[in-house]
Amino acid sequence: MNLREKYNIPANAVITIAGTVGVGKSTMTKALSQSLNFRTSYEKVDTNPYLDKFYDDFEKWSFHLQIYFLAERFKEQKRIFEYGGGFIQDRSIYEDTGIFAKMHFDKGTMSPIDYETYTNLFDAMVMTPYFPHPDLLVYLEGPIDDVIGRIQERGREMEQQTPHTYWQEMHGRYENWINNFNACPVLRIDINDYDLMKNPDQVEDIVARIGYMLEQTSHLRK
Ligand SMILES: Nc1ncnc2c1ncn2[C@@H]1O[C@H](COP(=O)(O)OP(=O)(O)O)[C@@H](O)[C@H]1O
Ligand SMILES: Nc1ncnc2c1ncn2[C@H]1C[C@H](O)[C@@H](COP(=O)(O)O)O1
Repeated sequence: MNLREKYNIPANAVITIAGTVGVGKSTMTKALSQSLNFRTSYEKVDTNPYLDKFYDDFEKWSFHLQIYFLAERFKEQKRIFEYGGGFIQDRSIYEDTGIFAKMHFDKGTMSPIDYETYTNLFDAMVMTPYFPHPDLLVYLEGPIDDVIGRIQERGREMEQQTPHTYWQEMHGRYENWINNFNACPVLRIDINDYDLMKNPDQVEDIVARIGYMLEQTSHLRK
């Protein structure tokens, strides 16, 4: 019996992994997709035409980047729907607006007009009854120093050159955001409770928690 069956996880479940930059979403996405035999939906980083430019000049490129991410995530959403679920998604669409766009607007690196255009588009596309929400959002959290350590270790140059205050601000916003998040059920995971790099077998414990959470919230999907 595979882990998905053992823990009663529906074959068509859609699980999204959320958390700040560098916290370990992609690593978790890969581990869970392998254990559950689910497809993956990763965000585009290496082939993103705006990301380097954005880190170089937030003010000039924040709107372009948000539109790009929104379009990409929406295409992914469509792909997930067309396959009928069975996906692990690396980052939720909700973080784009709830964390990134809002933070750049609040900090003055996205203009009020651009922010309004973006949020109008986001709401029209996402905040409708036609948009399928994930069955579960797995939220990864951990101390800011660990997160910054991982960003440095991963070695994306534009992130390494970004001041630590940017990651600290984002970290604080994430805490606030998750405490108020209610678009779908949430499973919170502390990154210091698991080390999937050293102990890949620990993924079973996470799958068990996911199975339990999905069972507890199954009435929401009926
Ligand atoms: N459990 C872990 N222990 C130590 N390092 C980790 C762990 N999970 C991920 N990492 C490392 O942290 C960095 C960021 O992880 P990643 O999965 O790319 O994060 P994200 O997708 O959230 O930005 C990578 O260098 C990755 O190898
Ligand atoms: N919506 C976004 N706005 C700005 N930057 C974003 C957005 N979504 C992702 N990013 C950035 C942050 C990182 O530099 C890369 C990839 O994120 P990661 O958390 O490492 O998967 O894209």
